[in-house]
Amino acid sequence: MATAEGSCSDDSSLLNLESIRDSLVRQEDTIIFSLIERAKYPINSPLYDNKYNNLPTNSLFHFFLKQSEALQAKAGRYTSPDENAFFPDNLPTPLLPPLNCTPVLHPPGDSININDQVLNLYLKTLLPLITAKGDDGNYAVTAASDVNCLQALSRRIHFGKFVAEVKFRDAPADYTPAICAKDREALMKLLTFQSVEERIKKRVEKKAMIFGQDVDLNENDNEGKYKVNPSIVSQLYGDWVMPLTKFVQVEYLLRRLD
Ligand SMILES: C=C(O[C@@H]1C=C(C(=O)O)C=C[C@H]1O)C(=O)O
Repeated sequence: MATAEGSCSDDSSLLNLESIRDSLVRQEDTIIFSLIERAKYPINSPLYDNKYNNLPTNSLFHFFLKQSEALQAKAGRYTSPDENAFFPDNLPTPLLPPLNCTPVLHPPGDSININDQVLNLYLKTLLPLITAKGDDGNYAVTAASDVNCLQALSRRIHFGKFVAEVKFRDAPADYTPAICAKDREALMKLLTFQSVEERIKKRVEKKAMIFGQDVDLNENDNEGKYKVNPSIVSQLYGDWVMPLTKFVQVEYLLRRLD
């Protein structure tokens, strides 16, 4: 199976809700640090404009993301079941043979990819919330930090496939009738744990406070100054990251008996 760190393990005891949740907690750190890095630069809108007509894609950012994925595909990134490309069509083949992972995911659900939604959310909603207005011309480093944010968010959201697989294996009798009836609402109810979600929102807010403050040797000097607004991080999780993860879970479960 794919473990939290993206490597392979044949130890199926690692596939349980506790270890999956541990991985989601660890991924919070990656997401928050990547947002903090992106927030160093202003929004840099020309990076996302389609005004450079000498580019093969519709913006410098699309070009950067597509080329980054092509390079990483060659190095084998997308052979891992917990990685999903933003431009999955026509990716180059990996240079190395794939790792010998025991497949964990049910194949029809494995191919779910909602990165178009992730990209849209990131560019249209999240970026304006975490960046200052302005243009410092640092497009390459800005694009590189965008790619880090997007990959971390995408990985977290598509981890819903593993969450759903574990939940199904733990209670197939509970999930099977709703899957057969294609009852999305019932599936959503079965897989939702409101108290877990509330804790996550509080924890990411706290992490954003701790990770996002300047460390100064004079105590309390920087209280209240954060590199990314902690309540935006909590909102990001509550309004988008967790709903999209649950959307992936429902989509996966609907295919689980195919
Ligand atoms: C991921 C899980 O499923 C649901 C989605 C959550 C999330 O995206 O973090 C949290 C709790 C559940 O409502 C889980 O149960 O841990």
